[in-house]
Amino acid sequence: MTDKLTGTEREAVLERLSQHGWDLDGDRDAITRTFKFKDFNAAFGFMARVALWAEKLDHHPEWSNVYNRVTVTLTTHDAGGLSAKDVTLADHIDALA
Ligand SMILES: C[C@H](O)[C@H](O)[C@H]1CNC2=NC(N)=NC(=O)C2=N1
Repeated sequence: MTDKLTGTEREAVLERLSQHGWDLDGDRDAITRTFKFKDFNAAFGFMARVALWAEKLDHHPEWSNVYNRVTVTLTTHDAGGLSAKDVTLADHIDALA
């Protein structure tokens, strides 16, 4: 079982990740970021690389793709909100983009 971030951890994480374009997803305890690529091929290549990391981490994004755009939302379903796993995956995703 994965624990949700505490209030202070959450504040610090949101502050740091917001500098890379991550935002809270409305009223949900989730973060979201939209990535834009040159074309569909580049977007899908990114998704394939993220998918391999997600499997490795056993932590999976909610996402959607329209042509060259990929919107990624991260939250921990088992915890009912943000956990350290979302932060780890967000950092990997930023490095892959
Ligand atoms: C059984 C498996 O480990 C769990 O269902 C994992 C898989 N991937 C997951 N991904 C996300 N985003 N949240 C989870 O709670 C989660 N749980």
